[in-house]
Amino acid sequence: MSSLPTHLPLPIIDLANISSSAQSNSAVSYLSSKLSTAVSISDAFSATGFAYLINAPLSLTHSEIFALAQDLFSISHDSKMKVAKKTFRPENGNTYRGYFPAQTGGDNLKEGFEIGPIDPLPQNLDPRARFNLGEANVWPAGFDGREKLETLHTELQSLSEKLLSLLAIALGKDPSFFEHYLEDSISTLRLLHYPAIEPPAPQQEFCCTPHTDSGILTLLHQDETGGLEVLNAANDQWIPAPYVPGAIVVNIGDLMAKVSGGDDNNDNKFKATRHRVRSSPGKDRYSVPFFFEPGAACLVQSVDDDEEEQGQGVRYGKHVLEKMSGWVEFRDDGGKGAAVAVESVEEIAVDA
Ligand SMILES: O=C(O)CCC(=O)C(=O)O
Ligand SMILES: [Fe+2]
Repeated sequence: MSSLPTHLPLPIIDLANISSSAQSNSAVSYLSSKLSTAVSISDAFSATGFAYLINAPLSLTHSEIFALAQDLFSISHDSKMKVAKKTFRPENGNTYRGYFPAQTGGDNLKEGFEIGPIDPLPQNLDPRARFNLGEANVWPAGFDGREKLETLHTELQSLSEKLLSLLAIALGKDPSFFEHYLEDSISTLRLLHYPAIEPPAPQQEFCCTPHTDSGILTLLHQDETGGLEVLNAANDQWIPAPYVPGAIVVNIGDLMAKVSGGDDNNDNKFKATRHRVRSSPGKDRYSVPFFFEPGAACLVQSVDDDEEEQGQGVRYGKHVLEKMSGWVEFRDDGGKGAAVAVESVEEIAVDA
């Protein structure tokens, strides 16, 4: 990491000491690095809910990742629409993975493309359900970055596994506490393109509306355009979170905040923080968030729940389908399809 800016608004977490090569150091020094990294993560998620990760073990550089995003979105509109989600092209079979076109109106002007795990998951949803969370990826003709994106998905999934084990330690649990989240995990790698708005079109102040992420853990690559802003809940001020060369932005979602437990005032230990993206006039912007997601049938419970108690917590698939009704990439049917699918997750969860 050559040129880290000296003043950064978010904490920096250095993963060098817990990388695979660091494991060859003495067991004691490796464990103590792991503990101190868990403490840093705990501090970051208890305060701002956001941090920068440096020295993450990824084989693709930032510029390779953004070159892939540029290649993908520069494909013709017709080719991209051939792999659009069914919501946007009813004759298509893909319901959950694939392309979504930019929607006009509102401050969410972005097109996106999403992939899940390389191997499709067992068909674990009711075939009557409108959305299949386990479906296979689709690829647009003319895009030759498939292998690299699959590698990126795999490596970000491994990184998430490491971070989950640190989060477990930070929450006073065994490092393997979140291992069941990995079974049939449906994590999503999303490529985003915020097209430049050229004058005389009216410039929108934001190209991504304020929101919290809904799930567990997000690992975000943003390009040099920057524009990401994070709400400091302590003083209600928006903090710019600029591009940092080589760093990944990490944050947790609503579900992880609930999982982290809390005090009697329902104040969760870890914070799911609101964030937004400010538009950069005349500039295209690319970002690549990775959302770590457990399996659809995974029962997600608060660390405060008594392990013996049944019926607490939520099935991840139910949670995500309920949230989908508010997401721009499924919005043209007002989220009705998601509501139908929720019932079927309840059914498969019982069988799981
Ligand atoms: O584009 C970005 O930098 C942020 C995207 C984001 O927050 C999201 O997709 O949840
Ligand atoms: Fe987000």
